[in-house]
Amino acid sequence: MCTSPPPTPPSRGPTGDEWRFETITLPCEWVEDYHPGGYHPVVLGDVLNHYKMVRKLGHGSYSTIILIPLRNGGYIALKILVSDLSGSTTELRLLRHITKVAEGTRHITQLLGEFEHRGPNGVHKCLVFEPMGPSVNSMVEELPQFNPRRQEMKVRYPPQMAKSILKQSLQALAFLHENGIAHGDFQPGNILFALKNLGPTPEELLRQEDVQADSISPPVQRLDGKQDKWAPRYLCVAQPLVPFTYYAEGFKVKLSDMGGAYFFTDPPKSPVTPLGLRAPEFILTGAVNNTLDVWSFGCVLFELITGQPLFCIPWSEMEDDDHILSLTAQLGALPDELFKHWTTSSLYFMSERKLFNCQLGGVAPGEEPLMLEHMSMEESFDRADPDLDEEEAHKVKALIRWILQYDPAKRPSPADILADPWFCEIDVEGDSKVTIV
Ligand SMILES: Nc1ncnc2c1ncn2[C@@H]1O[C@H](COP(=O)(O)OP(=O)(O)OP(=O)(O)O)[C@@H](O)[C@H]1O
Repeated sequence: MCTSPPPTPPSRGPTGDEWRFETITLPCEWVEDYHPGGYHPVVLGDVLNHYKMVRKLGHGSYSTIILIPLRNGGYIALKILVSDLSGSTTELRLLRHITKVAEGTRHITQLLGEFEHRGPNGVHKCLVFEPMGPSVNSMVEELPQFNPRRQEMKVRYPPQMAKSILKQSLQALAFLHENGIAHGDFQPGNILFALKNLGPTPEELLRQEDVQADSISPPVQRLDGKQDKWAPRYLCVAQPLVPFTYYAEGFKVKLSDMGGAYFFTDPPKSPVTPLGLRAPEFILTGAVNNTLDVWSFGCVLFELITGQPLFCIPWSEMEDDDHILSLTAQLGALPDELFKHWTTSSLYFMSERKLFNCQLGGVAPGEEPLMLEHMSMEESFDRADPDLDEEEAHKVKALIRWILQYDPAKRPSPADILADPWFCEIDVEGDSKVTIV
């Protein structure tokens, strides 16, 4: 084996023949993303800027989130950004802005501090946050009624819980919008449950190695057998603080991840909204307006009440066509003004806008067009059989219709939606402090 040190990897994701490591199959960040410009290699027990890292709470495309005990008791969550982003992040600018407004910390995960750390992959912005529990996406699986899981179970939040999550996250959106900010990535994965008081909990009960040793990967190994300077010795599977999460009556959720957020006055060219939650005008024209979060909220409303996404669009080269076909099937024909921007519509529609084919990419030579049974949003809603009586189900479907309007100018604002009787009738702690304009 050659003993010379390995060359510095490129400061971007590798191409197939540049892969350095044996594959790690655990659900962690991709090991190849440890390169200059990428993630900071974290080893549990190591100290970073006086902070001892004891447990991985989560990871995203741009960061890893680590639990840190404080010397004087209490804990913080440290978000270590990839170093590529560290110079340019608007997340920090927006968080600083929000932190100045007292109301902000009730709705958005609270930024407690920030610093920079230089590691083998460059300089990383490190954001100090209050530690939170699992996301709304994952907490549902942890509810006692679904453990142990039986096959016939519909894994979704009980309606009162879903309603409270929706109201609190809508209050967060209303707060952001009143302050001229769009979240840009509104989705259940970015709504986090608050914890019970973690302060007095001894560190041994929280350390990842002690709590779940098998959540740590086998050693990270280079294909060429050399020592790697840019990756950690092992990867950790995220261990959200499920046992410390408060989910009984009066629970709190906060909106997190301002990584895709922007000031309305300075919209990005390409928002990061997940595929199924993107508004049609954004898909077809790239237009960014103040109501994109509201569209996402309408889709999430459907999802939390029924337990199923409204638009489930798998990744494909034709994903936008897939989305628009699904959208028009569930919500009705696009207005002409929008339809004319759909450059591939002739693969599916005849000239008088009559649907003749649902096969993505068009009808292959020698094949017959494909026609599928279509269900409206209301039919999909009823088929999911949500745990609501008929009257309430009717109200929710009307609410979704009101929100998911093709004309952005007609969509209600978060404050308008909050004022709807369906949201008014549920009490979440501290309602009186919310200003609805
Ligand atoms: N304050 C926190 N306390 C506990 N866990 C957190 C906290 N902030 C984030 N997490 C966890 O880490 C995950 C990733 O965080 P976040 O979404 O902020 O990262 P990102 O790199 O910006 O991700 P994305 O790929 O979504 O843009 C979250 O889904 C959540 O589970």
